[in-house]
Amino acid sequence: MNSVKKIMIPVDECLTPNHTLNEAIKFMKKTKWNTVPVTDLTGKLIGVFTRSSLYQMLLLELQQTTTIAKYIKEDIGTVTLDTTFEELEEFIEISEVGTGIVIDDFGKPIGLITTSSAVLSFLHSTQLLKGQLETILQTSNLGALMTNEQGSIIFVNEKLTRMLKQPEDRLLFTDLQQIIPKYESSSFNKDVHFRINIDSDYFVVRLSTYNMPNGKKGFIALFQNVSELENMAQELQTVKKWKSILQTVIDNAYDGLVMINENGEIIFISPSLIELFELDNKTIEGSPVDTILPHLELIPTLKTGVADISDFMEIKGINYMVHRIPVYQDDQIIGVIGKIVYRQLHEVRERFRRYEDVEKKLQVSSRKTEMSRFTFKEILSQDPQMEKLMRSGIKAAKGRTTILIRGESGTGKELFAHAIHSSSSSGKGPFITVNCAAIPEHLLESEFFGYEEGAFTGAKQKGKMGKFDLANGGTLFLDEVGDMSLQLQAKLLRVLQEREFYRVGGTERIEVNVRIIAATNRSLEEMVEKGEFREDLFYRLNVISFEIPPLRKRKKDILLLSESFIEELNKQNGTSIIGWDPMVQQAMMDYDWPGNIRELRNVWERAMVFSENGNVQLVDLPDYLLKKVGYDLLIEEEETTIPEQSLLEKAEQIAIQKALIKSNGNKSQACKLLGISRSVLYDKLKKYEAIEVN
Ligand SMILES: Nc1ncnc2c1ncn2[C@@H]1O[C@H](COP(=O)(O)OP(=O)(O)OP(=O)(O)O)[C@@H](O)[C@H]1O
Repeated sequence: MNSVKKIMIPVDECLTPNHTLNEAIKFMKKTKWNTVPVTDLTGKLIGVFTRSSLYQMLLLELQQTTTIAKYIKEDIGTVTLDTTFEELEEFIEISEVGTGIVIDDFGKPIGLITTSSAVLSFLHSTQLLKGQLETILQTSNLGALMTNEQGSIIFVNEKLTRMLKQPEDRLLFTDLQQIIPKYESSSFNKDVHFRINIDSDYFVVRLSTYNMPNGKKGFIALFQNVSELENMAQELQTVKKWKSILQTVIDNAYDGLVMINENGEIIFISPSLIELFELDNKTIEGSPVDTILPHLELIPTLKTGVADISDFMEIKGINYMVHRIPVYQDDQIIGVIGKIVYRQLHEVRERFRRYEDVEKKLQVSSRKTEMSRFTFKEILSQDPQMEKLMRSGIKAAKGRTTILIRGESGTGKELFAHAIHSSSSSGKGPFITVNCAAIPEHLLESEFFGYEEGAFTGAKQKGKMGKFDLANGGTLFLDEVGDMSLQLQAKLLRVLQEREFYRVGGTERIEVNVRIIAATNRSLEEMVEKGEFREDLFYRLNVISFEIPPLRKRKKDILLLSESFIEELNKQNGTSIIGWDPMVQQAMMDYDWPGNIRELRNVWERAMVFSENGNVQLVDLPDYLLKKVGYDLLIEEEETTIPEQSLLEKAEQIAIQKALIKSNGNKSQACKLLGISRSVLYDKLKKYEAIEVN
C-alpha cells in the first residue's frame, strides 16, 4: 500500500486568498490544522496559511474582514502519493513548516502530513517490522542470535537453543566468542562465514552487523546445521568415485554401450560410440535414439521386451553387431541397453564364416544320409550267391514289403538296404537310418515318433519330427534291430501294424507311408527262443529276408574289392599304390575276415599308408592279420636274419606253421598237408623249438 496515503490527513476543503481573517480563524478552529492549504479558484495549490500567519494578522489588529491574500506562504514543500518513506523522512527534516502538503497529479491538495502523524506511523511500522522479524527468526530453520556492541548476546531464537542444546537464559549475556571462538570483533567489518562444530554437529555461521539505536554496531549470527549436508557430501563423494570406476569399467569392458529410457531417449552413451559414429557430444543425451542412432534399432526391443542379437551390420564402412537387452524394474520395462561389438569383428566374422561352412558341410552330409547313396551297381561281387541275392533284391524292391537283411558285421547289409531303396518306386524319397543299438532307451520314443512343441521343458521346446515322420514317402532303415528293448519292440510292432502313431506330448494320430528295412547280425530266432525278441515282431520283419554271405565264403571278391579299394583310397588319400606283393594276396586269401568287407577296406587303408615304394608288402599288413595266417615269421626273417638258419630252413618252418594253423593244430592233418611223416614232423618241430630258444 502507498506509504504516503497511510500517514497523511485527508484534505477535502481548503482556504482561498479571498477568505477573510475571520473565516480563516473559524476554519483552523474547526480543522485543528496548524497549516492550511490555500488554492486558487481552480482548486490548485498556491500556498499555505499557517498558524503563525494568523498570529501575525491578529497582532497587527487587522479587521476581521481582511482577506488572508497577503499572508499566504508560497514557498511550500509538496509531496505526492508516489513519494517514498526515505524522501518523506528527508522532507520532514528540512521542511520549515513541519507539515507537508500532498498534491495529486493536477496540483490539487489531497492531504497533509504533519510531523506527529509521520512519527506515529513510523513507530507503528517499526513495531510491525519488529514483530515480523521476530516471527521469522523464531520460526526459521536457522538458529539466530543478536549481540550488543560488546558482543554480549541479547537475543537468541528457540531454534538456536535447540541447536546448541542450551536454554535461553544460559545463552543470554554470554560472550559471542564462547560460542564462535574464531570470532574476533576487532577484525570484523563485513559479513563473514565460519564453519564450526559443536559436539558431533557441524554448523555454518553467517555473522553480520546491525545498527543499534545508540548508533553503535551489534552482531547478528545465523546458524545452519550442515551435518546432514556433510554426510550427503561424503556419500556424493563415494557415488562420484564409483561412477568413475564404473565409467572406466564400461569404457573398457565393452566396445560400445548406449542406454535409453522408457521414452526411447538416450540416457547414457560411451565415448567410444560417440567417436565411432562421429556424433555431436552436446546434443546426444536426452535426444530420441531413433534420431541419433536409428541403425541400432533399439526401439523394437523397448516394445517387445525381448533381448536379441543383430546380424553383422554395416554403416559408413563400420562393421558392428548390436546386442539389445531390455531393462526391467518391477516387471515394467524401463529402458534398453545396446551393447555394440565392433572390435576384432573381422576375426569373429571369420570364425563365424568357418562355422557356417562346417554347418553347411554337415547339412550336406546329413542330407546325404537322408537320401540313398548306393545302388546295386555299387555292390561289387563275383560270387554267384551274391549275384543271386542282388537279383532277388531288385525284385523285392518293387513292392513295399518289409525286408530283413541278415549277415555278419561289415558284410554290406546297409549297402544292400540302400540298393533296395534306390531300386524301389520311392527311391527318390528319403532313406532314414536308425541305429537301434545307439539310441538311449529314454530317447528312443522321441527319436522314432518325435515330440510336440512344449512336450519337454528346455531349449528345444519347438518340437521335433521323429524318424518315422522324416522317412515318410521313403525307407526307414532299422539297423541293429536285434538290439532293441522289448518295450520298444512292442511300440514298433504297433506302428508296423497300424502304420500310424502319436508324437510324444501330442494328441494327433499321424499316418505315415514308410517302407521298413531292418538289419541285424544277431540270430533273431535264438533271441526269440530266449524271450529276448518278440516273436510277433520277428515275423512282421521277416517277410522277405536276405542273408549276406561273409567274405570268407566268397574269397574271389577279395581281389575285386581290393582293386576297387586301392583305386578309391589312392584318390581319397593322395597315395599312388600301383600293385601288391603276391604274398600279400596270399595272406589275404588265407585270412578269415571276421570284420568282412569293412575290415578289408581298413586293412588296405593302413597298408597303403605304410607302403614305401608304391607296392604293398607283407610288412605293411597289420601284425594281428599276419600272425593269424602264420606269415609273421616271414617278416621277422626279412627284418632280423638268424645266422644259424638257412633260407631253406626258414621256408620249411613257415610251411609247418601254416599247415598247423590250417589244421587247427591237428598234427596228423598237418602231416598230410605237408606230405611228411609224423616222426619227421616231430623232429622238425624240436629243431625249430631249439633255434627259437637260442
Ligand atoms: N559289395 C560291396 N562292394 C563295395 N563295398 C562294400 C560292399 N559291401 C560292403 N561294402 C563296404 O563295406 C563297409 C561296410 O558295409 P555296411 O556298413 O553296409 O555293412 P553292414 O553289414 O551294414 O555292417 P554292420 O553290421 O556293422 O552295420 C562299407 O564301407 C561299405 O561301403
